[in-house]
Amino acid sequence: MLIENVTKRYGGGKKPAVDQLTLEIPAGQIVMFVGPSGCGKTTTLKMINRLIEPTEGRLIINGEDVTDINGDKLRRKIGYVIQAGGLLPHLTVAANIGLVPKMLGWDKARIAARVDELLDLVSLDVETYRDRYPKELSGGQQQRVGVARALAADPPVLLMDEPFGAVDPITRQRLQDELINIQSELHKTIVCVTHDFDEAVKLGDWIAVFDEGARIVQYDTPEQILANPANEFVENFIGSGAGLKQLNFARVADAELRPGVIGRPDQTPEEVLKLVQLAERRNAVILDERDRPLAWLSREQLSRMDRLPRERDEDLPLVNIRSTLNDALDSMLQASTGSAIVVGHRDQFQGLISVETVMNAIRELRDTAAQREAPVGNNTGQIPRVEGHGRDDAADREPREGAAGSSAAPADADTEREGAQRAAADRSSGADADADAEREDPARTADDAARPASASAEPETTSGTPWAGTRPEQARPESGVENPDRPEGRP
Ligand SMILES: Nc1ncnc2c1ncn2[C@@H]1O[C@H](COP(=O)(O)OP(=O)(O)OP(=O)(O)O)[C@@H](O)[C@H]1O
Repeated sequence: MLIENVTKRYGGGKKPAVDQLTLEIPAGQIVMFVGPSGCGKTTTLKMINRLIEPTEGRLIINGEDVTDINGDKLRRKIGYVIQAGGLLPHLTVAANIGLVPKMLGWDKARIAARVDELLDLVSLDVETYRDRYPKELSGGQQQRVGVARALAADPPVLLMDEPFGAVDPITRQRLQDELINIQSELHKTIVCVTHDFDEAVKLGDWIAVFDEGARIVQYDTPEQILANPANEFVENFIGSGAGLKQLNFARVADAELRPGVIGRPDQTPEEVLKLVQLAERRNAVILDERDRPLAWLSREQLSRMDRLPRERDEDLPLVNIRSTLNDALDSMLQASTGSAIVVGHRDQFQGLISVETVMNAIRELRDTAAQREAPVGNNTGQIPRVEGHGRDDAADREPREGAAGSSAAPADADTEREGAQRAAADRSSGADADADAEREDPARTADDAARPASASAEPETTSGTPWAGTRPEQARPESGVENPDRPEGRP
């Protein structure tokens, strides 16, 4: 998706809310919008599904210029999730989720099957929740239904505006984890506005840091932004503890583990002590026949023992190889060992991790972060020249202007840019005059339900024509191909 040179001026005001923004959104990835209040995040998001009409500029989705196509039609291909789900109170959970499929003319059986599938996807029991009304749900459950509804017609693009803003921190964390799981299955193109930088780090493949007028201050991976904030503004935005934040996306598997000295219960403590001394180490890990850790013994403990333990010490500082470095550090601090034992599938011993290893991993992440390539993001009104397909061309491209500062873009973004150029040529032929409209636009009604009337859709977008009947048209998902540029190590 490409937001190309888009400007929004409210009520003809002099100062634009969004100023000549050009932004590539790589397919199948999550882009997080962060920035101070009033900087234009929501305006930018709503221009993507045209709840707000841009004053200038274009929007290219999947190589197609959608700037002038019917807004109602566009919104059926773009899922929209807002705070507290934005559910319609007079409709059941099933009816809320089935809204877009119904508009698309799906038959009842197909809608019912899709509703059940989606409730399952968002971890809500089908029998319990299908016929409830929104007011009979908790905040977190409403939010889940909101996500299910946005996914109903399998749209390739999902827009989320502070989706988890209205729930408590624990539910919020759970919903974030669920979104990560869902995304690893569905590979949607997701654009998400948040106030919470930690949420951006956790969920985003890319983070766009905006300043007033939706000016891009930095557009890069969470790793890169944390390691190399573009300027003081970004530093302030990250807040204190950038290093600690990095621990939240780096995994134990990313760190170089130490092998450790291994003993077995049928050996004598003396034998194992000798191994420890030979290796010039301080401890040995005792493993059972399936390589699961039983004990972690110091030289001193080994020298005092008659025989090695056969039962597992329940206080062992264990961390899973898939845990975050933050979890690993937590285990080490709790056990005051300065190290932890890493286990993998079925609790099999993988190695040892220490505070030092964690520090090295962060350093390495910082170095590799610097080598990754970010999508285009600037306010210069420019998109890079396109001379052909694929990454080879990208490598030859001139360096871009703007704070995003990287020199090449993901390959799929090339398609969007080429589409933009093609579309520019076609532009004179006029907009897609689709007369089809709808009774209840979930994007719009969801939005209206959540905000006071004055803050909802722009006047020019509220004049939807009457519903002209159902059409067997279906929002087609994109190929769902994972982008080859997806940063390594990201979920
Ligand atoms: N309907 C409107 N009419 C006039 N000005 C508006 C309208 N909606 C937003 N604005 C202004 O446009 C600017 C950008 O607003 P927007 O809601 O996009 O910011 P935001 O970054 O999403 O803010 P927040 O984080 O507080 O939600 C603000 O200065 C806001 O006052």
